[in-house]
Amino acid sequence: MTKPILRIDDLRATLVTRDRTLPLLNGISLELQPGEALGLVGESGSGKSLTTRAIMRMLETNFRVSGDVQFAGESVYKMSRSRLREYRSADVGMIFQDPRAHVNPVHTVGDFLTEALVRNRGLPRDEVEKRAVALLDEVGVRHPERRLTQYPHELSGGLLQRVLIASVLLAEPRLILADEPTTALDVTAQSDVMAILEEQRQARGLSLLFITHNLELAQACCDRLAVMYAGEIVEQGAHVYAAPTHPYTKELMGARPSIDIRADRLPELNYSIEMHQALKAEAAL
Ligand SMILES: Nc1ncnc2c1ncn2[C@@H]1O[C@H](COP(=O)(O)OP(=O)(O)OP(=O)(O)O)[C@@H](O)[C@H]1O
Repeated sequence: MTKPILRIDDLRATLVTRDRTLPLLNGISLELQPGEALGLVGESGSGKSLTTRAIMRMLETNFRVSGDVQFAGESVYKMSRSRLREYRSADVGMIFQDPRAHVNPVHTVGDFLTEALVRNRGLPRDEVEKRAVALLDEVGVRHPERRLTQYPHELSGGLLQRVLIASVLLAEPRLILADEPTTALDVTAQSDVMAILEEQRQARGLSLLFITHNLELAQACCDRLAVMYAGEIVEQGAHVYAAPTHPYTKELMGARPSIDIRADRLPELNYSIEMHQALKAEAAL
C-alpha cells in the first residue's frame, strides 16, 4: 500500500488561557493518499480551520497540542525549524478564503509570484517569471505578462484567486490545503476557480484537503468526505454524502437542499452537543 501523503493521528488541541482550558480539537484522525481529494465539512466553529492550522504547525503558543501529523511519513511536529519552513513553503500549498488578505497590496503580481522562489530557492528571476507567465496562462489568466506588472487592487477577486492558485502551483507542492477558497467570490467566479483548481490538481496528481461549508461542492470534487462536529470527525468515507450513518451527518444531509452549512443558514437540526456527548458515552460503554 502507498504511504499516505498526510496522516493525522489522534490530534488534540486545547486552548489554555489564564482562566480556562478549552479543548477545541478532540482526537482528529484521518489519512489522505497521494492524488486523493478529501472534503472536510462541518458547521461554523466545528474546528476545520484549527485542523488546517495544526497540519501546518501554526497554532499559537497558547494551544497545547498532542497526537501527530505526518507528511509523507515524517512527523511535522518533529521537524527542525528549517525543515518546517521548507514544508510550509514547498511541500504544502495553502489557498484561503480571501485572496486579498494574503497578498501584499504594494507589491506587483509579478513580485508576489516570483519573490519566494527567487529568495528561498535562489532561482533566477527571469526563469521564475517565465514559469509564472506559463502558469497564469494555464489557470486561465489572460494577458499574463501584463498582469505581472499590475497591483492586486487592479484585479477582481476571482482573478486574484487564480493568481494565488498559480503561486501555489509554482512552488510544486504535493498537498494543497484549500480553506473555503471560493466563499469570498461571486457565484460565477466560484465555479471557475473550483474548476481550475480541480483541473490542475488532477493534471498534477496532487492531494487536496478541501475545507468548505458547501456539501454539494465538496461531494462534486472530492473522493471522500469527513464531517466535523465539536472538534471531532464524526464520520468519514466515500459513502457519507449518499448514505450517512452518524446521526449528526444524517441530520446535516437531511437539511439539504439547504446545502450551505454555515451556522447562520443552517436550519434547526435535531442534534445537540448534549446528544453528541450522550452518544459518545454510550459508545464508550
Ligand atoms: N485563536 C483562538 N482563540 C480562541 N478560540 C479559538 C481560536 N481559534 C479558534 N477558536 C475557536 O475554536 C473553534 C473552532 O474554530 P475554527 O475556526 O476551527 O472553526 P471552523 O470550523 O473553521 O469554522 P468556520 O467555518 O466558521 O471558519 C471555534 O469555537 C473558535 O471560536
